Amino acid sequence: MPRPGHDDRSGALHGARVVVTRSAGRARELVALLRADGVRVRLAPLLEPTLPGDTAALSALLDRAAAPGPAGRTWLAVTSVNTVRALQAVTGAPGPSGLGARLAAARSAGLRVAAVGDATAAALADAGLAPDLVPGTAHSAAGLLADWPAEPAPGTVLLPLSARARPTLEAGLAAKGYRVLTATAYATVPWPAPEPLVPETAADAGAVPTLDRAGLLAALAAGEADAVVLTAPSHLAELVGEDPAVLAGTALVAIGEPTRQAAADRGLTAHAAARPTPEAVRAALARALAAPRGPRRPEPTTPTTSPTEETTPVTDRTPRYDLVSRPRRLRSTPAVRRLAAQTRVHPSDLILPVFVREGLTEPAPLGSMPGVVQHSMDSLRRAAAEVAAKGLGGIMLFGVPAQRDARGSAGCDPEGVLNRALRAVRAEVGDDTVVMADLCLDEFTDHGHCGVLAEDGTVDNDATLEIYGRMAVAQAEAGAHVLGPSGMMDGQVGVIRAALDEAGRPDVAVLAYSAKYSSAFYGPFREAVDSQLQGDRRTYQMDPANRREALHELQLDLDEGADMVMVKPAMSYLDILRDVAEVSPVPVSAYQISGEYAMIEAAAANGWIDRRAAVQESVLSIRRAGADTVLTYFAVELADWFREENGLS
Ligand SMILES: NCc1[nH]cc(CCC(=O)O)c1CC(=O)O
Repeated sequence: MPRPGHDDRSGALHGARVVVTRSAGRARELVALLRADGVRVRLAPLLEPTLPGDTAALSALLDRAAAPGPAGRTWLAVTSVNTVRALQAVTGAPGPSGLGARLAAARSAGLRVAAVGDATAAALADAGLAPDLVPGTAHSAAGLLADWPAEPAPGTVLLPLSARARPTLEAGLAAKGYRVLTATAYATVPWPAPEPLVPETAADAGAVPTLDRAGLLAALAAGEADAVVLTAPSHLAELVGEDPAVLAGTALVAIGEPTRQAAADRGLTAHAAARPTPEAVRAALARALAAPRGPRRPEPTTPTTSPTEETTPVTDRTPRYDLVSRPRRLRSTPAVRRLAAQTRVHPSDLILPVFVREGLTEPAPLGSMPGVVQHSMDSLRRAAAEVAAKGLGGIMLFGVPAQRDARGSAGCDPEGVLNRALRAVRAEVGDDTVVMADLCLDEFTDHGHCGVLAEDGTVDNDATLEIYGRMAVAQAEAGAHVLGPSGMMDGQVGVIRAALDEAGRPDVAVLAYSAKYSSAFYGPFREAVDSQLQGDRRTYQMDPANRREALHELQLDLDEGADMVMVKPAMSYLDILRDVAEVSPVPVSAYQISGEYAMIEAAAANGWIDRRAAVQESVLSIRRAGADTVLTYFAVELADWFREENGLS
C-alpha cells in the first residue's frame, strides 16, 4: 500500500530478503516500515552491550560522583545511552529513584552532568539526571569538546566509557586542564550476550526472526540474503572478520558514512543512508537492491584442479608451496599470540614518577604533559596509595620547592619539600610499594644546574658530591627505600653509598642513572619542576652520539656499589638499553621521559595514533629491549589495562 513519500523503486524492495544488524528493541520502526513494503526482514544483532566483568571501577566512579566535592568543580560526562544504562545497573534501581536519587545531594552541591547528544540526554533525564550540557550541533566527542564551557579552574571530569572508546574526549578534556577519571561502563560482546545490559522485552522476543553470526554467514553462503543493512563499522568487522568476501554479491546498506567507509576499506560497495532514520535506510536499501552487484562467492567445493583464473578467490586451502616454516601459524589467533608472546608488561615492572610542589593545596595540571599534575601533599598521598593498591613496582618522587638558592639547600633540609613528601608517602604506604627519591640538585638550585657552580660558572663536580652525600642521608632519614642519583656527577654513586653506610643506612639502595643522555626530550619535565636552567647540561649528561661510553659509566657505577642501574631516555636509546641489559649483573631500569610521554599524548589527542595501543607498544618495546623495570608516566593506566586484559579485579 503506497504511502506519501514512497518512491517508485519500492518494486525492488518487495519480496527482498534483508538482514538488519540490529537488536529487535532498536529495529522496531525500521522493521515495520520495511515489512509494509513487502520486505522479508531478519535481524542479526551481532554485538550486544554487557556490563564489564568487574564493575568495581564503575561503582567507584559513581561513588566519586556522589561524594559532593567542591561546588562546581566536578563533571560527570556521559557519552552513550548504554553508559546511562550501565550507571543505572550499578546503582541498582531503575528510573529517577535510582541514578537521579543517588546523585541528588552531589548535584545540589555542584556536580554537573554533560551528555554527548540528544538520545543520551533523554536517557539521563529518564534516569532523573537532566544534563547541564549537550552540544549544540555535532553530537560527538568532538562536538562536546567544542561546546565545553571555558572554566578558569578546570576540576575533575568523571568519564564512564565503553571498553572500546576512542581517546578523543579523554585526551581533549585533559588538554583543557581537567583531571579525567575513567572507568569501563560496558563492553560489547558477540550476540547473544550471557548477561545483556538491556534485556529483551517480552514484546520484542520472537517478533522478528533473528540470526546469530554463524546463522548469518550460513545464510549469506547459501544465497539466502539479498541485502544486509550494516548499522556500524563494528558490526561489519564482527561479521566479516578477515574475510570480506563473505559479503560479495550481497547488496549492502551502511548506516552513516563511517560504516560506508569501513566497507570501502574492505573492498565492499555499500550504499550509505545519510541519516539513521527508517526512511533514509529504506531509500538506501532501494538503491542498493537496484544497483548491479558482483558475483557471490562460490560455495566451497572440493577443487579437482587448481584455480586457473587470476580472479578466482582462493578457497582451496591445500598448500601450494612446500614451505619449511610458516611463522604465521603462531600469529593466527589472540590465544596463540598470547601463548607465543615473549615479553609482558606487568604492573610490578612499572615505576610512577610524580611531582610534588611546595605550597599547593590542589593538584596543578601540566600543560605540556596532559594528564600529569604537580601534586599537593594531599593528592600525592592519594597517588602513592593508588600506586601501592594497584601493585606497581614503585613511585619516584621529584620535589618542586618554593625557594631556591645557589647551593640547592632545600634538598638537604629535612623540612624541604621532597623530604617532607617522602615522609608523607612512607607514612601512607609503608613497605607496600618501593618509595624512591630523585637525588639531584636541579630542582633546588636557582640556576637550575644539577650541581653547584664554581667561581668560573662551571659545574663543580666534587663540591656537588659532598652535597649529594648529605642529601642522600636526608632522603634516607625521610623514608626513601631507594635513591636515584640523576645528576651525572663523576663518582656520585660511590660518595652516596659511603655517606649512607656511614650514617647507618646500609639498607637504603641506589638506583644509579648510569647512562643519562643530554636529551631534547626532557623539555616538558623542565615545566614540571619549574626549572630555572639557562643553557644546557652537556658538560655532565652524556652526548647522544655516544654508545661505548654507556658501558664505561655502567662499569663505574657497579664498581661504586650501584644496586640497580638506569638508561635514560628510553625510546631514542633502546640500543644503549640493549647494550647495558646484556652485560649488567644488576637489575636494569629505563626511564620513558616527559618528552616521550608528551609526543604520544599530542599525537593521540589529534587522533593521529591509537593512544592505548601506542602507549602499550612503547613500553613493551622498552621491556623488550632489556629493561627489567620502566619509569613511565603511564604506569597507573598500564596497570589498569593489564588487569582488564587479564581478567583480574
Ligand atoms: N633531576 C634531573 C632529572 N631527573 C629526571 C629528569 C627528566 C625526567 C623527564 O623528562 O621525564 C631530569 C631532567 C634533566 O636532566 O633535565
